[in-house]
Amino acid sequence: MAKQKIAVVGAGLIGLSTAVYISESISKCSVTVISDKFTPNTTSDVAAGMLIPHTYQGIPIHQQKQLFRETFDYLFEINNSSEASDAGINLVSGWQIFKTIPDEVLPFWSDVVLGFRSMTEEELKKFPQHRFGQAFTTLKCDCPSYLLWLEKRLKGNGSQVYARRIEDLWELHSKYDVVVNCSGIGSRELMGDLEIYPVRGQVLKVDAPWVNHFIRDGDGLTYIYPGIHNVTLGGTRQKDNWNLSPDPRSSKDIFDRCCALEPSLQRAQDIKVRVGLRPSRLAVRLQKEILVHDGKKLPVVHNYGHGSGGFSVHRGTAKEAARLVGECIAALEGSSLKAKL
Ligand SMILES: Cc1cc2nc3c(=O)[nH]c(=O)nc-3n(C[C@H](O)[C@H](O)[C@H](O)COP(=O)(O)OP(=O)(O)OC[C@H]3O[C@@H](n4cnc5c(N)ncnc54)[C@H](O)[C@@H]3O)c2cc1C
Ligand SMILES: O=C(O)CCC(=O)C(=O)O
Repeated sequence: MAKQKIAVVGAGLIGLSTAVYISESISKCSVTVISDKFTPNTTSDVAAGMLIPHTYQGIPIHQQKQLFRETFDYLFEINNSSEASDAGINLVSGWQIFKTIPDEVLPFWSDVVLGFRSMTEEELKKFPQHRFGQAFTTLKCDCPSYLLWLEKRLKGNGSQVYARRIEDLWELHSKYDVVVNCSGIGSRELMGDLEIYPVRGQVLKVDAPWVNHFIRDGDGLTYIYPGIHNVTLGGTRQKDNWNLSPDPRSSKDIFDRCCALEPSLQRAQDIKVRVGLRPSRLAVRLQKEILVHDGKKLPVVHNYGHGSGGFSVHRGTAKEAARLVGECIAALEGSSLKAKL
């Protein structure tokens, strides 16, 4: 039987990781990634790349935990291999601190990250404004390195990558058998999906190599995330704000908030401002849809709407999207067999 042709729309974290999963797990297909933007110009490049899950209100917790665990285990294996440096993956330890004791002292992901425990009184002395804290070790991606690594893996296994903007998924009908939609916030226009909205995030990427412990305020607004090449200082969470231009007042506010937690950051150098729009939704859209035009059909698998947590769950959602693609292929093969009989 001829190979089924799969088009993946989007070359951010979700598109590339889904394309990699499909190309490595489904032998009877060829994979092409089509996107209008590539690294270093995607939202995924702006992210801190920390594996700290955000809760999706529309997904049962046990499923979220499974998506996180699959992603953590996958990246942990890369971290423990000679690929770690090329892929831009490292382990990072640190603290999540709270001004008041949170409802959830033991978050659902506490037994997936490593060495999760409450902070000691001694550790908390560093943060006189905070009363409670959690210490743990997690993984962090250097986002542009990880995206390049995924792209290299794809090209290495014979997949194609093209630059093109798609106005309507139906454009792909004549050349491809199944389309996988990983267009992030672009799905608002591409699919007319009004359930997805931007949450604007501004961060600073600074040079401060002496900072090697992460600090996250439990309110999710202020964070210091040391990575391989720089330290990410955050942030902002501005719902329905589409503005991609840096705001100097936010930059100053972020810097001041981070210095209040880690005063040595006053000496940080080479401060770069980055802005991204988190593709937010109550739940990631992981779903099959059959588009129909003039009696012709095009199976589509959606994988978008990862909001603040794309890095934390991407491998798990790639696996589920690949499973749905497998179902589409089985249905196509079933119907072509029937037509021959
Ligand atoms: C400041 C900030 C910090 C973050 N930190 C973290 C973190 O520490 N941990 C974490 O887990 N998550 C984090 N995130 C969230 C994470 O970045 C996102 O969940 C993730 O990047 C979403 O990936 P994506 O591939 O869906 O989107 P994108 O990276 O936006 O990729 C979408 C792709 O689709 C393409 N596209 C869109 N429309 C079309 C079209 N019509 N035709 C062709 N191509 C199209 C785009 O060009 C792009 O290539 C952060 C986000 C921000 C903004
Ligand atoms: O929330 C965090 O701590 C990680 C950064 C992030 O996910 C974000 O800013 O969206």
